[in-house]
Amino acid sequence: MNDPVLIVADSLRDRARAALGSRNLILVGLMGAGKSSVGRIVATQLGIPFIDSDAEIERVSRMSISELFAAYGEDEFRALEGRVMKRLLKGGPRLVSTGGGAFINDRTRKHIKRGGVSVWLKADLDVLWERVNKRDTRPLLKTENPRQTLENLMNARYPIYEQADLTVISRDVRKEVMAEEVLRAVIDSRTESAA
Ligand SMILES: Nc1ncnc2c1ncn2[C@@H]1O[C@H](COP(=O)(O)OP(=O)(O)OP(=O)(O)O)[C@@H](O)[C@H]1O
Ligand SMILES: O=C(O)C1=C[C@@H](O)[C@@H](O)[C@H](O)C1
Ligand SMILES: [Mg+2]
Repeated sequence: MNDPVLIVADSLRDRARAALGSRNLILVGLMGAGKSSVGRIVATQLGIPFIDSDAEIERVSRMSISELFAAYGEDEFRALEGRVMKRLLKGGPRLVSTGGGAFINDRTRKHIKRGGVSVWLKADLDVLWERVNKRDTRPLLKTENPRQTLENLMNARYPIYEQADLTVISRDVRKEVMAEEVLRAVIDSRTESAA
């Protein structure tokens, strides 16, 4: 109870929650950046609902992301992703962790920009590769040289992720530390815009 670390964490949470108000908090970034795992922690800390857009797409379609890509192709997947995102961002506050390509699609990006505060979890190639190479659930990385594909995606997408409202560097520290940095970024953005 009297642990100073916990007292600081409480005040951080309260300040971030106040700074967010009724807006949604939306995490964007490449596969493996930590949107889903860090997002879940941030939502718990803020006491707001957590939604992962990939999981929501799988729930409504009753298909896995890989199955959707295989059956309908990427364009149809993006159209569905856009519709799901629009619906998720009506009302708030919610923490929405997006799929890696959501913010890249013009229409979906508009929904996100209108729908709340966007945070780019920015990671370097080694960090991302270390995390994504353990599972083969990501259809875009089913190529001959997935590490190169990931690098190509970084080059193409980083200028677009840059349009997010806030950027937090995702690196090899505990997920709780990353979550704390997201909270601090939300607080700082409010302080800056009020100044
Ligand atoms: N800070 C961290 N330290 C260690 N491992 C992490 C960290 N953040 C995420 N991970 C791990 O990296 C993997 C990918 O993380 P996560 O699924 O959260 O990424 P994502 O951004 O949601 O990716 P996608 O776009 O594919 O959904 C998971 O196994 C997760 O446990
Ligand atoms: O980066 C991407 O384009 C993707 C990332 C995943 O979250 C899924 O949304 C899907 O595999 C596409
Ligand atoms: Mg995810």
